[in-house]
Amino acid sequence: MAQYRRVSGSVGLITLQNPPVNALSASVRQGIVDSVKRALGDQKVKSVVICGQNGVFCGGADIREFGRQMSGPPLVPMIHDIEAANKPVVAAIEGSALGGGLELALGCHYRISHSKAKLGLPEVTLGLLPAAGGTQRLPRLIGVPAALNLITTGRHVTAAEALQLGILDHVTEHNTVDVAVKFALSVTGESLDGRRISSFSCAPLSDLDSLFEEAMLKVRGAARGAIAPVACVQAVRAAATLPYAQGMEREKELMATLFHSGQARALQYFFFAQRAVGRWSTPSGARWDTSQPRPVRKAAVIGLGTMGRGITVALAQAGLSVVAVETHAKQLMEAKKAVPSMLKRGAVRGGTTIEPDSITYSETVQAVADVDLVIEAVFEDMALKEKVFQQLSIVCKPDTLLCTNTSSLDVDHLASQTRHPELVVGMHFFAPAHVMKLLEVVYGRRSSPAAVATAMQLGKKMGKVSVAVGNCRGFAGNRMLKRYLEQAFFLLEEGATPELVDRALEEFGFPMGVFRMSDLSGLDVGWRVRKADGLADTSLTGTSARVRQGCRYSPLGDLLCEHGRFGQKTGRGWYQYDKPGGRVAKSDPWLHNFLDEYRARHGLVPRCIDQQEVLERCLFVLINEGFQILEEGIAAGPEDIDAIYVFGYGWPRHRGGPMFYADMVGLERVVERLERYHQAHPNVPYLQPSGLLRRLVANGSPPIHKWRNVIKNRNSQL
Ligand SMILES: CCC/C=C/C(=O)SCCNC(=O)CCNC(=O)[C@H](O)C(C)(C)COP(=O)([O-])OP(=O)([O-])OC[C@H]1O[C@@H](n2cnc3c(N)ncnc32)[C@H](O)[C@@H]1OP(=O)([O-])[O-]
Repeated sequence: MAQYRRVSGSVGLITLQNPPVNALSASVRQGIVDSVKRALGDQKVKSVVICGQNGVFCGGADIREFGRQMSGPPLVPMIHDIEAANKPVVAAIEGSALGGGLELALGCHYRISHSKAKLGLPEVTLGLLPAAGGTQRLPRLIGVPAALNLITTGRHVTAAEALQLGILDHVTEHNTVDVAVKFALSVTGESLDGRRISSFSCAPLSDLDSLFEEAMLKVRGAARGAIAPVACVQAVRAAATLPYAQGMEREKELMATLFHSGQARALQYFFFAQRAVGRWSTPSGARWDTSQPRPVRKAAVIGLGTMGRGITVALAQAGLSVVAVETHAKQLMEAKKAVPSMLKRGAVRGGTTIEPDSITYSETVQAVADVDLVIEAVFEDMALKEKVFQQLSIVCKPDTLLCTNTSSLDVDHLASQTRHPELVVGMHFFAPAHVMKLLEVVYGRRSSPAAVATAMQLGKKMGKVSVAVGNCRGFAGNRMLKRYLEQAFFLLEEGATPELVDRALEEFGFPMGVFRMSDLSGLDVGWRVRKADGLADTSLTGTSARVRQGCRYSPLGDLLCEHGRFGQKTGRGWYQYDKPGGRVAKSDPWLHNFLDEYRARHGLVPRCIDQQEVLERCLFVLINEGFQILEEGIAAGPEDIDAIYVFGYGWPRHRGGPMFYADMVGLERVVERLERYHQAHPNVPYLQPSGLLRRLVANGSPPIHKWRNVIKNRNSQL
């Protein structure tokens, strides 16, 4: 709703009231319409101020109302009536003015903001466009290039930038509503002719066509297959080329194509999923709202390889003082040079300053005696990690939290090496650790609720999306990835090429296909793990070369590594590069010959494989593992898995994440395809649909937000 009162004798003050962000729900819109009518009809009122309660102007349209039957007054005429008013209307912006909230402000004649407010049109991130006149008013106010940037990226700008761009008329450090009321009194009776943005023309530009062509290329490259950014460019083009009324018609048309699209559903689901992962829980009953995190002021990182350096930077950027430990002198020296320059680059990007002396370096573990939390990031080797944990357990204060950055090893086993296993958790970062948003927080059997809560909170402080997951080989993300990679290898054996597989996945929306990605991260990483697990044995011949522990196995990755083909770093992998460290992947005839010979040697007759099979084999098997993970309670809900995949593995956000994608495709179809592939490949047991997936289908395939009930019911019967 909206509260209306008269203040300072002649100012009608309208306060939006819909906690927590004053979203424009039907009742808020009705409240605004009624209040505006009252203010304009009251002769004592000479000007109007619109603000939001609790220090937030407005977070935009109420996303929860999307997809439901719309009720209440629509936004467009509401904003039109405000702009058409014959009394000055001033927006008093505090906190956020986003989406419909900023569009409402653009309908006002003046905009005054607190210096700490954030403004933006983030509709594109929800699969929509600013269809309450935002695409038509913003370019008229700040020019086409700046509006294109804001509308197609959805980025939030500070009040200072908004002032510079011309979105705001004034920025204040004081009480914004008081300042706006005073301002409203000062403009009483002034002409509003030059204040109605819809009457402006866009500033003329010399080469409009190339500007829009470039913008289109940029958005298509940034989010492969996403339709909203394309529609945003088209809508801004309408603003630049058509009169306002026709531009509004175009905005409406474009919005109609987006509003009920699968992409909009996926992105809106993901908006809430991101927030749901913060409300974590573990099977032992620890929860986000009952577990108290411990304060962490000083942290340590053990091991300054690529991951350790990134983690050091992330901790320092979060304002912690950091002890960075590396026992190899050469590696330590390199890290001492690399970390400050990474910090400097980060500071330039983020517009912040970080004191380089917040990091101290040491060659001995003894230096961590007084820290609150340690993150171990040594080489992925259990014996080495065991030793580090034993040492830490002796050196550190008894209440220091001991975390491991292992990407797949057993957190419970590491905890058992310490005197306080309840203070051990996994903090699985993704490379580069100071850039990638995802953090898997892995709780062990004995991890205390406070330990989990502390790691989750620290992740948030570092700007990460922290997802709590249980302890198993590969945790959630890498465990699912393993299935995806294996299927990609099998497809090569059966007749596909890396190019075909990658093309299918990139057209689906991944920034890189599986083989390109594997070349980038290095084929030797997985090889080392497979060797440690006793899997990578290329001396085996005949049928046993392609079977391990009774299941199908592809030695293709191992064979490539034996040829010294580790990917980009060696200039050869699944593709060839112009030099070691080269970035541009080119098709490699050697690889194709190698695949032909390999198939001939194993009597494999290549067949034609289409894109659909690539997607189904690679993605459905990954999804199936996701269901297995949910069933085992390793992840608490589908949102956790989806956040992991979008933030850590490049799953296209406009497809919502793997579990949402399964819901979109239809669970019955996923089961049917998996069964079919399992029949064709009976020696791949994980192609069999998981128990949970089958049960969901047996329960009538409920929508994704109801899956937790099915999981809960099952667990309560155990
Ligand atoms: C014709 C159409 C044209 C217009 C289209 C639009 O405007 S599209 C909209 C364009 N606008 C946007 O895209 C802005 C989206 N919002 C944001 O970016 C941020 O919420 C924020 C910056 C406003 C506040 O950040 P923060 O870290 O302080 O807080 P937080 O993020 O944790 O949220 C707190 C709670 O509020 C909830 N909630 C939030 N917004 C909405 C909403 N619009 N609706 C409903 N709910 C909303 C949120 O789910 C959470 O609920 P929970 O989990 O507690 O049950």
